[in-house]
Parts: sequence; C-alpha cells; structure tokens
Amino acid sequence: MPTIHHHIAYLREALKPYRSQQCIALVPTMGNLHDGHLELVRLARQHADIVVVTIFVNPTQFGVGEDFDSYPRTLDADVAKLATVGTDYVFAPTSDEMYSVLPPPTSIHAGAITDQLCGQTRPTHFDGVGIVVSKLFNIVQPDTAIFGQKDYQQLAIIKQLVRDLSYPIEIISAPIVRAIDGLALSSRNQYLSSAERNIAPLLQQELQRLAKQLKNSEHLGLDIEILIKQSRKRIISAGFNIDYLEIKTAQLEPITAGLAKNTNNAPQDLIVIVAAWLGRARLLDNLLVTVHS
Ligand SMILES: Nc1ncnc2c1ncn2[C@@H]1O[C@H](COP(=O)(O)OP(=O)(O)OP(=O)(O)O)[C@@H](O)[C@H]1O
Ligand SMILES: CC(C)(CO)[C@@H](O)C(=O)[O-]
Ligand code: BAL
Repeated sequence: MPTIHHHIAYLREALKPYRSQQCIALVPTMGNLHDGHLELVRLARQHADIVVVTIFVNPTQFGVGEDFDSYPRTLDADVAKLATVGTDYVFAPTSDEMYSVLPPPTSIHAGAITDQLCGQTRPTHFDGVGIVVSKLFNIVQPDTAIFGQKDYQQLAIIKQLVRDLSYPIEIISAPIVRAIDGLALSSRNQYLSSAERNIAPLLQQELQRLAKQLKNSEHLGLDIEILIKQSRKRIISAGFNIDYLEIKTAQLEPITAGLAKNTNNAPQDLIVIVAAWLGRARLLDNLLVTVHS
C-alpha cells in the first residue's frame, strides 16, 4: 500500500532520502480515480523510481457556482486503486494545509494562452491551476510530472509554466483513455444520467468526423468554418450545450496564423478541441490531426 501523507513537512521529509540518487515522478490529481488516472501512474512508474500521486480538490481553480462542494471525494477507494499500480506515496492535504488564506494573495497567471477555450467560460480557472501546480512542484520537487492530454489547454499552460519559471521538471503527457464507446474517461462523467451517458460518445464521434474531413479537405480556411458550423448543429441537436468547438494549431494558435506560416507544404499538426455541457456534466475532448495543406 502507498504511504499517505496529509502534511507538506512530512511528505518533504519522507522524500528527502531519495532526492540525490533516485528519480521522483509526480502525478497531480483531484481524486475519484479512474483508469485514465491509473494510466498516468503506470507511465510515471516507467519513468521514475518513486511515484507520488497527489489527491487534492483544489478550491482556487473552481469558479463561483461550480461543483467544488459536490466534487466526488473518495480517498479510501482511490488509495486502494493506487496500490494496484505501484504508487509509493499519496499526498492528500487539506485546503488549510495548502492555503493559509483563500484566495491566496500570490497569483500565477499564464497570460494570453488562458484567454481562449476553457479560459473564456472559466476566467479564473487556470490561475488556480497555476498556483496549485507550482506549489505541488515546490513541495514534491519531482524530476518528472505526468499530465493527461484530455486537459489539453492545461497541459500547454503547464509546459509554459515550467519554461517560464525554470522548473527542472520534465513534463510527460499521457494519451486520453476512453471508455469502449469512445467517451473520454472523466470523474465528472458520473454526473450523466443513463440517457445522457448513451448520448455522450457523440462528442468523440464528431471530433473523428471533423478530423477526417480536415484530412480530406484540399482547401483549408473558409471550409473549416463551415465544417465547424455543421458539427455544432449536430452536437446541439443531440442535446449538448457547447462552450466551444474549435480547430487550432497544436500549439493552440489560431489556425489562419498557423497555416499562413506553412509555406513549404509541410504537414501541420492541428487540434480539434471541444468543451460541451450534457446535463450537469461539462465534458472535454480533443483529437490531434496531421493535415497536408
Ligand atoms: N481519460 C483520461 N485520459 C488521460 N488522462 C486523464 C483522463 N482523465 C483525466 N486525466 C488526467 O488526470 C489528471 C487529473 O485530472 P482530474 O483529477 O481532474 O480528472 P478528471 O477525470 O479529468 O476530472 P474532471 O472530471 O474533474 O475533469 C489530469 O492530468 C488529467 O488530464
Ligand atoms: C492538475 C490538477 C490536479 C490541479 O489541481 C487539476 O487541474 C486536474 O486534475 O487536472
Ligand atoms: N481536470 C480538470 C480540473 C477541473 O476541471 O477543475
């Protein structure tokens, strides 16, 4: 079984002996673990001698009226799952342990990259992610940290954070783990009714369709707007409420800028990315696609 720590000082003390000789991997989570999380831990195991999983429902990344209070907290079940994939330490702090004052007077703002996509409807979300991830990096001081591609914008922001603040940490990204019908696994999937759960895989099907259309389209540009419009219509008529459905470069730049730079017909990596509500659940998904323009 993993050793559980709830206090920063005790975790630091426990990790001290490993620092000089062994490689430490960090897997930050909000708990209520599923196979997507366990895959991150398996990946961590491959890259490190010591694996630390953090479980913390971070208040600073939730906006007013969001599901902070109702977010599922299942520590005992999570620890039992983590034991099956080789976790050494679980760090599960209280909010008081992480923040002496809420909101914390210090902020980490990642700039323009946060103004788009999820940042448009969750304007304070990524500042909250920035501060908690910075704190976890400072507490654990890992050699590597693993994040899932399901939260693609978050992953891009964390890579930028590591560059900008010179953290000596290698960021490893893990592919999206899906249910058999294609729905990306997420703790919030349990908010879906059984009727909604049957509809939910349509989101992934639409991303697949858009990716295929992109690969087939000879003239990128205007066509993309039309493809997105048609896709939005189908998603909305299935019962979703769309936050965004966009096609961007893999670096999350606007596609026009990205394609304009593509003067030598080199293949371009694009991302089709969506956030949509189905009932009480806000679902995220994305698909990387390489196109030849
Ligand atoms: N299906 C998945 N495949 C790969 N990584 C995932 C998946 N789901 C979550 N992750 C990753 O796990 C880490 C912790 O995420 P988190 O605890 O928020 O899980 P979640 O299931 O995404 O929950 P939520 O429903 O709150 O978004 C993040 O790096 C996230 O990208
Ligand atoms: C990275 C993270 C654990 C920070 O709270 C969270 O945003 C998440 O679960 O993706
Ligand atoms: N993985 C996303 C965390 C959040 O929605 O707060």
